[in-house]
Amino acid sequence: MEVIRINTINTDIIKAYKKLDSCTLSDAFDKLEINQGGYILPKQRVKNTTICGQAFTVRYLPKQENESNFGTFLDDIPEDRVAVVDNDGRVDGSVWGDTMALFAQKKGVAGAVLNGVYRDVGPIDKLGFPVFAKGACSRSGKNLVSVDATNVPIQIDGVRIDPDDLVFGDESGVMVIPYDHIESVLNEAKRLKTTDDSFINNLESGMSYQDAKQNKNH
Ligand SMILES: O=C([O-])CC(=O)C(=O)O
Ligand SMILES: [Mg+2]
Repeated sequence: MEVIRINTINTDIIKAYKKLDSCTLSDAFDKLEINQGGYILPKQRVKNTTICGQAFTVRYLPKQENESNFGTFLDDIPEDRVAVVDNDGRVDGSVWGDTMALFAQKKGVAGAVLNGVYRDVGPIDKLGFPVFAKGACSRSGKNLVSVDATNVPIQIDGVRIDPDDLVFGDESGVMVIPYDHIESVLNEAKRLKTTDDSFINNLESGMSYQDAKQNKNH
């Protein structure tokens, strides 16, 4: 049986993550050789929006007769959490739309990451609510799927996501940082960002790529 941990991440740590980017976080994973968590495939759908917050996980399954709990998990998500919704990668029906985005935004939810697709693309662009998804689809999933569980470990693109993991998304991709690695990834990513910044400064000052690379001491 799964033991569900809900550990809260300190807000200073989340603030420090917000100064980073998904590529640097991915480099930290490479450097630390972390096998848990990592990169998942949903992509930024609303320009100039990023996500950084703890996961609130949702698992959909094909709908059973008489079940009708589509989207009702929204009443339970605490503010600042990221709705991480596993619909098994289905692209034939949406699991997020404008009314969900409106409600989540009013509640202070940090964004949605979908192993599936969403709809109401124009209205959600207007809201500016961060949605990361595998694509868009006009047909609603409301008659196709129902919620099987919330706040349980889920799997997206081979990556396990526990409810207290940190989810970070920007225009390059989405990273899942396991709770147990939150501090080590942050420290390594900060270090890598400093060396990358000086690499860039050296390139801007005219150094050859090879010399700048050697200087960066990765
Ligand atoms: O049916 C859906 O996928 C969700 C939807 O349209 C909405 O939230 O407005
Ligand atoms: Mg709608």
